[in-house]
Amino acid sequence: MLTAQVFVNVPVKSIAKPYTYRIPPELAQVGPGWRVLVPFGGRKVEGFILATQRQPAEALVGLKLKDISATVDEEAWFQPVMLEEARWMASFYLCSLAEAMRLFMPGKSGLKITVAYTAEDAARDHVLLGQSTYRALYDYIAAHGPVRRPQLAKAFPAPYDLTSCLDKLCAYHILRKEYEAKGRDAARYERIAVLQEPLTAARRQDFSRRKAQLALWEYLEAHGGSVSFQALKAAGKTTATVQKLAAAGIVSVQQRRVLRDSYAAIDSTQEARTLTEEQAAAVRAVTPCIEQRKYQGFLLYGVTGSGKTQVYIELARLVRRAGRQVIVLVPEIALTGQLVLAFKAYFRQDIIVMHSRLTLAERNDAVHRVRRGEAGVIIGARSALFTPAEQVGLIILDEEQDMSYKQDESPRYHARVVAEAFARFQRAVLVLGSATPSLETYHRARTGELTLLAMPHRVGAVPLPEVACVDMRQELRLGNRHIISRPLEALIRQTLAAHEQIIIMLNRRGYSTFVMCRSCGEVIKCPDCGLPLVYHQRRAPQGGATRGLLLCHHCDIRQSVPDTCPKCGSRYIKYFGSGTEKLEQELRALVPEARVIRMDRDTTGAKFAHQNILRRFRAGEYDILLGTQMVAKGHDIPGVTAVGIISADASLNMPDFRAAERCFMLITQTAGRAGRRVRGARRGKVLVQTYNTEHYAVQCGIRQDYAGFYAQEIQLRRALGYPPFTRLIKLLFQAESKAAAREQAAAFVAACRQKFGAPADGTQPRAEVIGPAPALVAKFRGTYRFVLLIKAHDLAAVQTYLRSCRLHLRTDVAIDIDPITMM
Ligand SMILES: Nc1ncnc2c1ncn2[C@@H]1O[C@H](COP(=O)(O)OP(=O)(O)OP(=O)(O)O)[C@@H](O)[C@H]1O
Ligand SMILES: [Zn+2]
Repeated sequence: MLTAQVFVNVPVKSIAKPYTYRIPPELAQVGPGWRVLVPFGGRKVEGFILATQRQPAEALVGLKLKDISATVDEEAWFQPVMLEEARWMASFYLCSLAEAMRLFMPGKSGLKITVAYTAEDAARDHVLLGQSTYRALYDYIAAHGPVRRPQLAKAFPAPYDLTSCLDKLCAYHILRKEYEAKGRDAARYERIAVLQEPLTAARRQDFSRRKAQLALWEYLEAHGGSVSFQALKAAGKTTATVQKLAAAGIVSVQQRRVLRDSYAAIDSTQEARTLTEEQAAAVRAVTPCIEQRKYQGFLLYGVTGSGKTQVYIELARLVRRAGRQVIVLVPEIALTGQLVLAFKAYFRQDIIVMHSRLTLAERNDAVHRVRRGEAGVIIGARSALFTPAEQVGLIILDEEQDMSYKQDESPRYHARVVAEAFARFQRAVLVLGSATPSLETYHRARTGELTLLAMPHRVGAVPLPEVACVDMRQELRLGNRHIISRPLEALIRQTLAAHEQIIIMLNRRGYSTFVMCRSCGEVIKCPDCGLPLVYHQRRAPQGGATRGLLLCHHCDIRQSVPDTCPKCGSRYIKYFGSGTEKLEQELRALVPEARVIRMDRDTTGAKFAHQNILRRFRAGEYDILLGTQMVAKGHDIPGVTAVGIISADASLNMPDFRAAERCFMLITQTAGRAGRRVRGARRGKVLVQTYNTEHYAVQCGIRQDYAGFYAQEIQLRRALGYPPFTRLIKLLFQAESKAAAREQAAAFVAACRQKFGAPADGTQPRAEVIGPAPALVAKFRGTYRFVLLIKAHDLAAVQTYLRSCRLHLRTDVAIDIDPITMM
């Protein structure tokens, strides 16, 4: 008898193990990697088959195995390499295998399961049906065939106790509950005419009097033998003619799945270009690894505007020519329209773009295009890593330092780490690209774990911009309390006068960053998470003033603005700190003639909002683009000659060892948008407003001196034992009382120190533990949260230890390997 080990797709940690099911004879085709429907705890749920086994019937006696109910797809969803990858994810990130496998499915669960009730005919005369309440329900269901719950709820409204009546009738087998699983992907089909017989001279003779049919036959011959009805109609062929040829057996009418490609309409062209010497050298270095089909990791370290995209494209072409697939990861797909366009110019329809705003159906269609071999270049944000592609030859991470490569819910994976693991499984080449590589990556390139490919010059020998800084303490002394300093104001005016464009970055959205009572000092905070609420000023649709609202940037709670202090009742409520809304207002007042557009999370809610803003700015419809770090990401806009960076150093005050790195990168990346096409002796101009003019992150940022920054930062990291010299693991303990949360965390700290504390032989401990400390969000919706941080010299040893403590099965503990925030 055939049995299967099935992992059920249910988000509960305690059932994180496979269950055995019987494979009924009619489903004998299933094997490892198939998605199936199985009965589980009185319901039907989706499951994944891990393995199948043939066992003698005697061995199963008394086990009461249930049958697999149905299959979900026509083939295995998980190829063997994907199962391997999922297993690796689960073991590395200490999540359940189901959690890891869910990542590989568009929409997490491909299934929508509905319940319908049917009346058992044989139970027509059951004694229970003597009662009129039951009788009415039974008769209704008998008359209407399988009936779904919502329809019953309408027919039998309260006070009728539908739930208990249904339960009872089902328990006595008078009604039958049926589960219906539907793929959520709502596949669309079209009719096509497929030619069955070649058009010979003799046949042409036969049809000489049937002109329309002959014309259709010729048309089909000329168009590859299969054409959709829609296309035939457009070509003036009627359905009646098709039917006649079908009746004669010359064509067959078939259904074909229509795969929506939301990027099909986007087209771009590109004249052939010659690579710069630096680009060509980079391509040459990678080529042998692609040919040999072996894993190797590269860091493409190219300054802003050095043409990294073109290197990606050349490498991707090599891989596609070898018949393998390419995954290109970008931090935020909405902000990377230009990269997509550049790829489109070379790969046309051979691309799928995985976009968070695609509908599930569009996503499924995209995946099918890859599976059918219709597309082999997959572009998307971190989740694109999990696209079911079996022959990946190249994985590229553009802007590899970007924080959005980290997923902040379980499994808390980092796309850079996963990409490397997958590249090894698939024997693919890994290319990490950046102008400001993460310290971890650059360090690995220095030690030879990654091969360094450097492109120190901009394309066309355009110089890097000239960056200066404005000391905001000095501005304050001079009596300027505005967000915009006088030098920046001058730069704005200069740029406008030259009919050029400027980008201004302020990395805080909203109007005022916090609201405080001046009488008692109370800061208004989010009731759920305790973080200060941010004041947003919403403009009324027809102009005129509206009262804004208070918003929590952590959990999106909205509140109206109080008239008086919630604590002391005072009316002296004041707004502090400036966000992009206020900056926009100030800019409009300062240079009313300028055309200003803002890009932050509040102006980009609609489907293609980012693209539209960038397109219009690029087309010269605006003079000033202002916004959060969104305006800093990789944009290549010819008209931009100047950039203003407002309080780049805000992040320096964060209690986080990466604060300096973030500050440096933000300055360098934002500055890198300026003067990418200037000619002659000109250079782009950048002004950085700061309160920390002497800080090395600011100083190196101003010089765009990555090497200098790295040299200083790496010393600190070494001295303090932070990455890249250790790997971090953050554990978050949650409990309903503060004492319990702290105690749980403290007990674990003690256990950890016991295990890893100073070894007797005086060697370096394999791990150090810091904490516990209250989390940044110390209390969230009634649960208290404490964090502890493990600095691991031996990551695998710590992972093994956590597993042996069964920490990964606890729902009150969140495990974060390689966290990007410390609190
Ligand atoms: N070989 C080439 N010949 C001519 N133009 C090129 C060539 N390679 C790239 N370019 C152009 O140079 C510009 C900069 O390239 P790209 O945007 O890829 O830079 P980048 O290295 O990704 O920079 P950033 O790190 O700022 O995103 C683009 O406009 C691109 O079209
Ligand atoms: Zn909140």
